[in-house]
Amino acid sequence: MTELKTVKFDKPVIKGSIKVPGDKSISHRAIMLGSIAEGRTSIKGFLDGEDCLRTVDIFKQLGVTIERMGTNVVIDSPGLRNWRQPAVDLYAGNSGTTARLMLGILSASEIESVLTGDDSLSKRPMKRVTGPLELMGASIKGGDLLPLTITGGKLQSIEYDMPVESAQVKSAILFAGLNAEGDTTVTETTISRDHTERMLKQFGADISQQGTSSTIRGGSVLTGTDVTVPGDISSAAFFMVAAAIVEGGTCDFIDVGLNPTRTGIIEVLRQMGAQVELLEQTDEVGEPYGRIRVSHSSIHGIEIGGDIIPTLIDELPVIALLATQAKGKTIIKDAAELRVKETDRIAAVTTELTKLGARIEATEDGMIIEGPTPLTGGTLKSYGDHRLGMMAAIASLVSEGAIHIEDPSCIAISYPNFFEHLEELALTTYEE
Ligand SMILES: O=C(O)C1=C[C@@H](OP(=O)(O)O)[C@@H](O)[C@H](O)C1
Ligand SMILES: C=C(OP(=O)(O)O)C(=O)O
Repeated sequence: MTELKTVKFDKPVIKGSIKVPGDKSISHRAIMLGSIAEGRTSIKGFLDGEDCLRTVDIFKQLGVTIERMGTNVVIDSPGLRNWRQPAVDLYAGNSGTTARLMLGILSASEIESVLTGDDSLSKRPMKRVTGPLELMGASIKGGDLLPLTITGGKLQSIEYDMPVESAQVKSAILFAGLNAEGDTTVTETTISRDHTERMLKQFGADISQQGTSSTIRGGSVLTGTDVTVPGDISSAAFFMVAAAIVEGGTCDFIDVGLNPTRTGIIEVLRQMGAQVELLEQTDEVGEPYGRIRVSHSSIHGIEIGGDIIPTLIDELPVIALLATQAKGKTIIKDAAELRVKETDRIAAVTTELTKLGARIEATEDGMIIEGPTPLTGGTLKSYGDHRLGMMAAIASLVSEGAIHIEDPSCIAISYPNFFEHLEELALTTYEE
């Protein structure tokens, strides 16, 4: 039977402050680089969500020692050249980041392995990564979809112009380039999240950036270091939207990541008329982070497209919900990538919000939303997609009736304590 969670609030007020869990993208990369490097890496603020745990399990299979005490992680690695042959297939679960970045790492290792994933991940395109890796000389068998068999070996550098906007593709090539012969350059049309570049520098790699190009010199041996992971702005986005749409809402986000390649949600909230204040900022750990406050105010529709899309790609489901409460039309475009995420997020968001009475239409590369519309209650599917599950829960803050979320456990993929934070912030009776 499908698990169902009922969420209903009686006149909710969003008030308070939260520290969201660690950034998913940065947590994956910290485990990966700590395992590629020789020696000890200590991570603070690690996200113990399902996706990042899949990355941890894979490196344990490769003989890396990883001790986890909640959000503190200590890695002791013999370095990429001394990994051991895994006894089982390497399972990436639901995590696109794990699968795609591992393809780049394993291609340049001395390991032969089979990479697998769950049903959702086994439908997501891998050619975007295996294509450029094959140009570098990688041996990957199995076609466009998982499972794939990777025989690690010597790679040559390339200069690669990216045909898709994807930090996962860029990162896979940079990881392969780290262990290839010569200088590898990846060029994007719009800059996508740059956590890989920042962290490679922290671990001592020879990497430089010019415009939208990143160049890495092959052959550096990395040494372990300390990494602090800031809060995940993609997780905070759900409560940022909650604070913006609930009458009287105001919420502080403590130690949340503010890397400019990820802050599109702040720009969108401001453009729509919500109040977003930056209260503190620092970037002493290689990644900017700080404290921000989001408060309710009347909001209006806008057009969201072009260069801003990669900086808020995972926030678009909850931005669509935000737009249902904004006056006028919101157009989301240039976001066809949403169709190849954990589920087709354009189809799923449109179907689910329509069930609540939203006026929302799917386009090939986005959505058009007319607001404001009152939302009714209803039963919403998560499609096993954490972002859809959390969007449904946030909708309950403004819906007239209860929201029943089908298969809510997927939320633990990126935000294990999401419902505790929701309950804490809504300051009201919370029904299980
Ligand atoms: O590199 C990363 O950590 C990620 C990149 C994005 O995917 P794409 O590279 O497919 O755009 C994003 O949607 C994903 O949640 C995490
Ligand atoms: C798309 C996402 O992740 P991934 O690609 O790593 O599965 C996400 O977290 O929204």
